[in-house]
Amino acid sequence: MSPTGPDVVVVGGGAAGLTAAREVHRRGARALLVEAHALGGDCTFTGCIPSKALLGAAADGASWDEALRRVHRTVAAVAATEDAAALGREGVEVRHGRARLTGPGRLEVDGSAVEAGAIIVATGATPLLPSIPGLDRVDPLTSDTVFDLDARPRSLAVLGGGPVGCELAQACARLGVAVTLVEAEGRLLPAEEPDASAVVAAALAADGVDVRTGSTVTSAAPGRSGGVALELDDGTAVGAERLLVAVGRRPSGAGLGLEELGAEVDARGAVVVDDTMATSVPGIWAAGDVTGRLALTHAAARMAMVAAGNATGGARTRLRPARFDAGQVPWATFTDPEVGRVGLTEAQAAGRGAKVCELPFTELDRAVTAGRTEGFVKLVAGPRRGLGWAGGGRLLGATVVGPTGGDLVHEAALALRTGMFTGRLAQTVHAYPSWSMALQLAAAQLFAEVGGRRARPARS
Ligand SMILES: Cc1cc2nc3c(=O)[nH]c(=O)nc-3n(C[C@H](O)[C@H](O)[C@H](O)COP(=O)(O)OP(=O)(O)OC[C@H]3O[C@@H](n4cnc5c(N)ncnc54)[C@H](O)[C@@H]3O)c2cc1C
Ligand SMILES: NC(=O)c1ccc[n+]([C@@H]2O[C@H](COP(=O)([O-])OP(=O)(O)OC[C@H]3O[C@@H](n4cnc5c(N)ncnc54)[C@H](O)[C@@H]3O)[C@@H](O)[C@H]2O)c1
Repeated sequence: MSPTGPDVVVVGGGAAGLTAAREVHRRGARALLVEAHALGGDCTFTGCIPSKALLGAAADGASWDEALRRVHRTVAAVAATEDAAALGREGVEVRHGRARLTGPGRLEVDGSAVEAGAIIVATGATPLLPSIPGLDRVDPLTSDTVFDLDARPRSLAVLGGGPVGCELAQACARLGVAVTLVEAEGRLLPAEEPDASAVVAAALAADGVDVRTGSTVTSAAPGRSGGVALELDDGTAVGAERLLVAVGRRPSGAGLGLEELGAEVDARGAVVVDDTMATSVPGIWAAGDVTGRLALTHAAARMAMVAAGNATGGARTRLRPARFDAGQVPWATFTDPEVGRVGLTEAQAAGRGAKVCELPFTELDRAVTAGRTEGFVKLVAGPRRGLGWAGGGRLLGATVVGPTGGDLVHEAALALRTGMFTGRLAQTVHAYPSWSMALQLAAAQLFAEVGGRRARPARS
């Protein structure tokens, strides 16, 4: 550790950096957090917070202006809990400026030298802009700029049907914007179960979104009467007042001085780390979106806890350093209905002798009473080493699609995290008529026929 300077300098004050700095302090070491802009990063200013505030306002039937006011009010409220004054009260020193690594344990912040025992890089990611001819002539929006729109666009073309594209397409459609969503893959949310994609596509269509899957934009140009004119590779055209690009994010690991010090930065700009969040250079760690691993706030925070623990000595003093396990991290896409996911999909588990239990919400009394029967639960289970299918084997993955799918998935996340027998989900009495009873009714299919359903082999 450094005799005079901070023990750990954390570069970047988003979800990962804030968590890392707080954890370093909690462990009794001195933390300096360096941030080039405002503390809070993507989640607070351009990601989770504004997008969920916009979705909430749209679901409540707000006007565009009311919705944007709610977005800005919510962002300000969250940002106030994590600004430099708040961090100072917690014991974390904050320096405003852009950091660059100059040597092991050495950095420059806006030109002034800083020394530290260890460095945690948490510089996040930025929206990816694909190389489409003419894109630079149509002033495309990204998640960095869409929440700054003053007036409601009449129409919006959204490129990319991942979580950002789907959430913002639905919110904007509900706020009265005519939305066309273009996704290159054959279905929306291509990382999710195909059935989940189908439910979300139907929900977006019901909200008036023109969903075009299996196609992409080949050229963009200013429209003859204003706006944007897009040509698609299927020969069709899309005209809209504005274009929102949501095709993924690029990790911000290049240009920080890491490569010069011998740390590996891959072609995407991701800082390469092992599961202890160590880079290839001793004393330099990384966490969050900059690692190119799960680009989620709670994953960033978990990576930061691991990095901070190991950077403050955990890696040396403990027999086993802390490790980040992406396989146990759940996530949710907050469309209506929501998609909650943890672990493997059916296709990923096929070939491992896995079994699948499904419960469509047409067979769940709570969904029937709520008139929301479009969702489902799918559990993927596998045999346990030595014990086979005793106790229903162990849970490998789960998908929950429904109004509260992003919350329901956590019962499955707990089962997966603790290596629980899947049968415990079936044995646990669930309140009637709750949404979470769907997990119990699905797990019970591993033991008996439930409403004509039984666990079946996983298919690829
Ligand atoms: C529209 C949208 C919605 C999202 N919704 C969700 C959601 O619902 N749930 C969820 O879990 N995730 C969501 N995410 C993802 C989530 O926002 C990110 O995974 C998370 O914010 C990443 O945190 P981070 O700390 O790694 O990076 P960031 O938040 O990007 O923080 C990096 C920080 O580093 C600073 N920085 C960069 N370079 C330097 C430098 N050289 N010196 C000093 N500072 C520097 C930047 O200014 C920035 O503040 C969403 C993302 C988007 C775009
Ligand atoms: N609710 C959440 O947790 C949440 C919400 C939003 C974002 N995020 C995080 O932010 C990250 C970025 O989200 P995202 O949706 O921008 O990226 P993504 O990579 O998840 O999805 C991008 C989509 O765009 C499509 N695409 C790529 N190039 C295209 C092209 N040229 N034309 C048409 N489609 C194209 C891809 O097939 C993919 O479906 C995600 O990885 C996610 O982890 C999370």
